[in-house]
Amino acid sequence: MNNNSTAMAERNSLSQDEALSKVVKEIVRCTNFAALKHKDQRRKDKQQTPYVNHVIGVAHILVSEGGISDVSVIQAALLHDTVEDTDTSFYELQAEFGEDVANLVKEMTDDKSLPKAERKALQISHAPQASHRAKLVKLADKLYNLRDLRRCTPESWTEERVQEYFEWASQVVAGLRGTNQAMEDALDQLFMERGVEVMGS
Ligand SMILES: Nc1nc2c(ncn2[C@@H]2O[C@H](COP(=O)(O)OP(=O)(O)O)[C@@H](OP(=O)(O)OP(=O)(O)O)[C@H]2O)c(=O)[nH]1
Ligand SMILES: [Mn+2]
Repeated sequence: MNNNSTAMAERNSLSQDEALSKVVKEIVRCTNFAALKHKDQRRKDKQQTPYVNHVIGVAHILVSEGGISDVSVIQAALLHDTVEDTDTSFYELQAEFGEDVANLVKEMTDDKSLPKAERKALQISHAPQASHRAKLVKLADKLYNLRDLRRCTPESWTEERVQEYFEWASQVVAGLRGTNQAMEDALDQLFMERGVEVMGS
């Protein structure tokens, strides 16, 4: 390598380091934002697990099982329940994390003012229209929640309600297929274990 190309390689590797450290900072800032927003919220299990474990777990499924490294998708996973379940607005997400991330979270957000049955039906009918990147987060969200149901039954849920959730999730997942083989295979395994019909494959 001559002097010129050495200098260029040094410049490139420096800027790669800088780019990487920017990503690390963004992910940590985003995790901290989610932790603060969900700080008073607990899961419905007996141990009252902090709710933020769920959103970090969804992001972890995306990177470790889904093989996803799209930073906005990971941020959307970390933030996916902030608007639905806390006082966070889309404007706030847009200002903090940009339009791309805010739009992905929008695709993940149920309208809590609608009756529950309607909300659940809309998840099934809207799933096929979601963007590819929102489908990734939706698959990871369902995978986390179904594994959590296998781990333990939320307080106040009957076995019948758990079974109904699996059956409804199978219908939502039918509309998300063709997105990520590893996550879809893991979901199908859970449906089969439960004796729930694997739909749309
Ligand atoms: N399995 C499980 N789920 C829990 C627990 N604690 C809270 N949840 C949340 O409950 C939601 C599923 O419960 P439902 O009764 O069907 O829905 P609802 O809370 O929106 O009315 C999920 O919301 P979501 O993430 O917005 O997903 P979605 O299922 O509504 O798409 C899930 O994250 C728990 O201990 N176990
Ligand atoms: Mn969720």
